[in-house]
Amino acid sequence: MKVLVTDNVAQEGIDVLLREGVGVEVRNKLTEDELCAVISEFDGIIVRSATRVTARVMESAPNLKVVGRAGVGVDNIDVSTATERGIIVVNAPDGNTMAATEHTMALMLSLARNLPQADARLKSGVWDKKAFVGVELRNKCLGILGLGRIGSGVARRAHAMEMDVVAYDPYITEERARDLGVTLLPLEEVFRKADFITVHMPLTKENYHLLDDDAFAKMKDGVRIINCARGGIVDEEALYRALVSGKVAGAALDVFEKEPQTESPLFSLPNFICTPHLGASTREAQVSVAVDVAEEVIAALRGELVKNAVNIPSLKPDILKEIGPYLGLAEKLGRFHAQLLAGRLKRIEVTYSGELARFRQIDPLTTALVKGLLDTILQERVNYVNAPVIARNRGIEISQTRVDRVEDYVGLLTVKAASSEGEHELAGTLFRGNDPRVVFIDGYRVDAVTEGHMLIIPHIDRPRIIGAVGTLIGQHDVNIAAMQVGRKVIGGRAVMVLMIDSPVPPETLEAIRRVDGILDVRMVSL
Ligand SMILES: NC(=O)c1ccc[n+]([C@@H]2O[C@H](COP(=O)([O-])OP(=O)(O)OC[C@H]3O[C@@H](n4cnc5c(N)ncnc54)[C@H](O)[C@@H]3O)[C@@H](O)[C@H]2O)c1
Ligand SMILES: O=C(O)CC[C@@H](O)C(=O)O
Repeated sequence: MKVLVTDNVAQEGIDVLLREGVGVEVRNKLTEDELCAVISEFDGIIVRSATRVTARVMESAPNLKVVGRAGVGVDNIDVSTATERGIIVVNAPDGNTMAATEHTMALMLSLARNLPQADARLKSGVWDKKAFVGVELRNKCLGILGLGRIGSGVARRAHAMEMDVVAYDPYITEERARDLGVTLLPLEEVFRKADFITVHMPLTKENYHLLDDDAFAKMKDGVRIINCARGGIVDEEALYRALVSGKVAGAALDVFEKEPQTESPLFSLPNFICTPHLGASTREAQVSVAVDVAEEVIAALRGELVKNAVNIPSLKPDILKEIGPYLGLAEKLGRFHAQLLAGRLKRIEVTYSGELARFRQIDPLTTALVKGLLDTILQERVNYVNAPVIARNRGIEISQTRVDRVEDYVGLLTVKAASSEGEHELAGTLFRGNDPRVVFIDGYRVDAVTEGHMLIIPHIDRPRIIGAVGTLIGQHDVNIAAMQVGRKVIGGRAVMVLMIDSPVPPETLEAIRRVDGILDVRMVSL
């Protein structure tokens, strides 16, 4: 596995990759053309905000499986193309929250007290106190647009400065806002009330130029604006006009619509201050995002479920804790089915029983199962991102049912898969210590570990069958590690499960199939 790392990602993240045996190449400041020329060698890429991972880059990357963003915003990555191509996009959403929160406070205090301007004037040899009379934060109203991780952190700190905090965020609950001591208001009311307005939402099509001429007109005279989220949310031309007219008393931008930005009319204004996208630039944040994203990239490359995938349903830690132990079992049941079934797959019915029925989220388990199944039978790359899409495109129907009651097991995952040639049903559970087992094959009770090779042999329950199978396998020097027979009635249909230490050659499988009373034989490798 080889990962390309760009944009000065901290060494600690690179060390994580190297420790796990991943090949790493560091190439900073690549143009799109340069990136397209080299990307085909890599299985993964890790970027910050400077490198754009476009559709063109992905089209040049037949081996690319994961794009890692050492930070929050993924607006420099074409996420929809990544999804179509089965490329997982992961980010590191928590590592730089504190850095961006503190940077916002620094900008707000700098705006209130004219720190950068006073610093520059004094260094130019002028002791000027009159020009830099500021305002206090205490008793002022702070309007937060976007009350997520950073917005919440800013709210807590603003309370410590004795500010009154209101917010606009249509996607969070009143309870959450109340817990933070913040009053949720419609956008226009925030505009009307706030003395300081700080932006903390992602850039989307809907909020592009949210702060434009109209918005500034609705704000208090003398309002101060901070944007440490994304360029493009504030219309920079409208901001210029509002700063010149004095409607906006001051503004601080860490982010710009075009970056890097080195020439802007705003730079000539005395009431405008700025930083070059420094929100995440603390030592602590850079180590944290680099390590987090490296771990996520490794998980994605190994085909394991990642916590912070942007283009698959991301799992909150408490959900992951709940369903995590069953994810491996689900994927193994999918693989098992793929090797039992013959013909064109038509339908997958999944039943979640016992404790599984009470899990808050079961979709990721179904996705794991479908991934395991399709990955075994298809040439194309199947992962957690594209498994549901591939299944849908192939017309495979998938259904999920929850059943509260189950006998004998704490939780039972039952999967029926139907193809043009017939159907099979497998059920699995976790024994004590999260030990995954297959416990039913086509309704016959068995107890099979989900590792290694096994032969599944439906047969008629009568003498000399087990012996004949044992002899044929022994003749080919394959050792039988364990054997079980599941049957419902004496003399009826039964199923033999043989755990074997190595695969059985096709001719032996054929010989077993010819034994009188044997109905079929399938080799399953998990
Ligand atoms: N300047 C930097 O270096 C830097 C560092 C980290 C994060 N960021 C950026 O800061 C922003 C916030 O990051 P976060 O970690 O707090 O994200 P988050 O996802 O935790 O919070 C974003 C909040 O915005 C809200 N929101 C979304 N669309 C909205 C809309 N149209 N109107 C109002 N609210 C809306 C969401 O409900 C959510 O609560 C992101 O754009 C991120 O990229 C910048
Ligand atoms: O990597 C950076 O320096 C900025 C990251 C920041 O904008 C983010 O969205 O996480």
